Amino acid sequence: MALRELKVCLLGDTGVGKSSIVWRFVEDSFDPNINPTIGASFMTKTVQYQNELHKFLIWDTAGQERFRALAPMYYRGSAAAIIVYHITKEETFSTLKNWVKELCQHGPPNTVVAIAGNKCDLIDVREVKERDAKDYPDSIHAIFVERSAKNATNINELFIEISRRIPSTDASPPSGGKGFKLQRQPSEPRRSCC
Ligand SMILES: Nc1nc2c(ncn2[C@@H]2O[C@H](COP(=O)(O)OP(=O)(O)OP(=O)(O)O)[C@@H](O)[C@H]2O)c(=O)[nH]1
Repeated sequence: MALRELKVCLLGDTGVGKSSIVWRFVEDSFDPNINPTIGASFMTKTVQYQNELHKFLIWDTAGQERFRALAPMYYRGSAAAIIVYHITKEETFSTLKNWVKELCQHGPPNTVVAIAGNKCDLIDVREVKERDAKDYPDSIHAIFVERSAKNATNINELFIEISRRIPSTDASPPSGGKGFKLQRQPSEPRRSCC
């Protein structure tokens, strides 16, 4: 079975739950006292998608402002960017639009963009309505669903959808899977925000 390595980065304000999403996906665990990320952290997980193995190389960036300038190192070369906001904090939704603009201007072409409205277990104190939030990702053809790292809601599904949006390779690599070309499927735009 062919193995593909897919670099994925997570972007978004501090405290929105980027690391928690990664931990839920990779380790199926949740830590209510998780520490803020310093610089960035890296984890991998391999999953089967159709007749391929997808090895996600996940760069979880730090949301604190003092690390902001490091982000390009992680989104460059990414097949997908997961931009996270937190449904109980309106300002984190505004910040994500800035990330999308930056990716459009400086990110790699054809990056799959996924917008994750995290902490959907906190609906009683939500500030961002799901229906209002949905218009924006729809307008840029981004993946969008609300999720909860705490309750494991829609976390695996996020990565399955990323796998689905990344076109299959025209030629399978012999093994190890590095350095082969991604082909664009014209029928399904991967990003159209620019
Ligand atoms: N209720 C709830 N809390 C969550 C959820 N996801 C994360 N948290 C909590 O939110 C806080 C911040 O989570 P992190 O995963 O560290 O957030 P981050 O975006 O990685 O933060 P930085 O590393 O500073 O960029 C922690 O206390 C988590 O336990 C969720 O889905 N629901």
